Amino acid sequence: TMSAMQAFEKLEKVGEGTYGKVYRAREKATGRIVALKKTRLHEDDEGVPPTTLREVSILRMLSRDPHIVRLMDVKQGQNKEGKTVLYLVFEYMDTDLKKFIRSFRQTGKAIPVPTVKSLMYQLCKGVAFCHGHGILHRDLKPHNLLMDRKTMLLKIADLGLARAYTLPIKKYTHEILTLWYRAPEVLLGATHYSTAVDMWSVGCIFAELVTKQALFPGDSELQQLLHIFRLLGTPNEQVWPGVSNLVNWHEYPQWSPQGLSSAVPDLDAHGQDLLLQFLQYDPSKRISAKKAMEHPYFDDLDKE
Ligand SMILES: NS(=O)(=O)c1cc(-c2nc3ccccc3s2)cs1
Repeated sequence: TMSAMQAFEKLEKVGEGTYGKVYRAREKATGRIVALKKTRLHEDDEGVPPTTLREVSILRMLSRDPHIVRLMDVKQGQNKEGKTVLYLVFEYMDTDLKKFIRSFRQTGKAIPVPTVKSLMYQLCKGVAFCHGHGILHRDLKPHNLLMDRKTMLLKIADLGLARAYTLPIKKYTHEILTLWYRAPEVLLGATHYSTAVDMWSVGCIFAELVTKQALFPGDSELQQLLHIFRLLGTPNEQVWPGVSNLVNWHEYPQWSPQGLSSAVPDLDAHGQDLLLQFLQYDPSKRISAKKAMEHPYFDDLDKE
């Protein structure tokens, strides 16, 4: 097949390559602007492993949802060293939520309440769709929530790649994997985590949309846990049965819950309640994406 790169004109790397190799590109045949994600395959000798094909087809199916970035095409090609590469051709979105929040932080303006509400509803809808198909994202954060600035449409990107690729793909070499949105059960070493890990991240993103600051900006796994414990109180067997059996559990300083209004002051009562449900320690008590969409916080959402 014609090498994928001849069909596309690479314009520039997007997001300073923190998404892996993603380029804004123009498809020569149609003039269409796309996001081209280049992924090297490890098992070069026998071509594309069937597991990857199966899981890329999951990705293709999931991206039919309006809140998942659309996968338009998958092309196999060769890179300069003759290695087999997979090109995933996605629809192009002009920004991401990390840049969107930064732009408001720089102007000192709050993100309007209806905008926060609309973005959160779209996020819950996209996450509910993935979870409904048994796919976890595992790494939800503002950086991989893409947006169309004009339409205020939000779409989830870099979806469950751990599922789409047999091996956890080597993240972009120098990328510092942010821990800020990581659920406590993952930080404490739980192995069989659930859809609840994504709902924790959704809660952290919700708080960040309201305050324009990261809720738990830890710079190590221990610091990440201590940030969480200082606000929500040190977890114990009463609030989270089983927590003290988790492999990374140690004796921690005993903090009591500070109440969310101390960290997220400008959020109304419904919002505070929903946020608290996203940030339940016990994964089995954490609200699901589907239930979140039915929360009274969204009653006055302009569902246009
Ligand atoms: N960060 S940014 O420059 O605003 C920007 C990022 C993107 C991306 N589009 C996609 C599509 C699919 C997977 C990852 C990405 S990252 C398009 S614009």
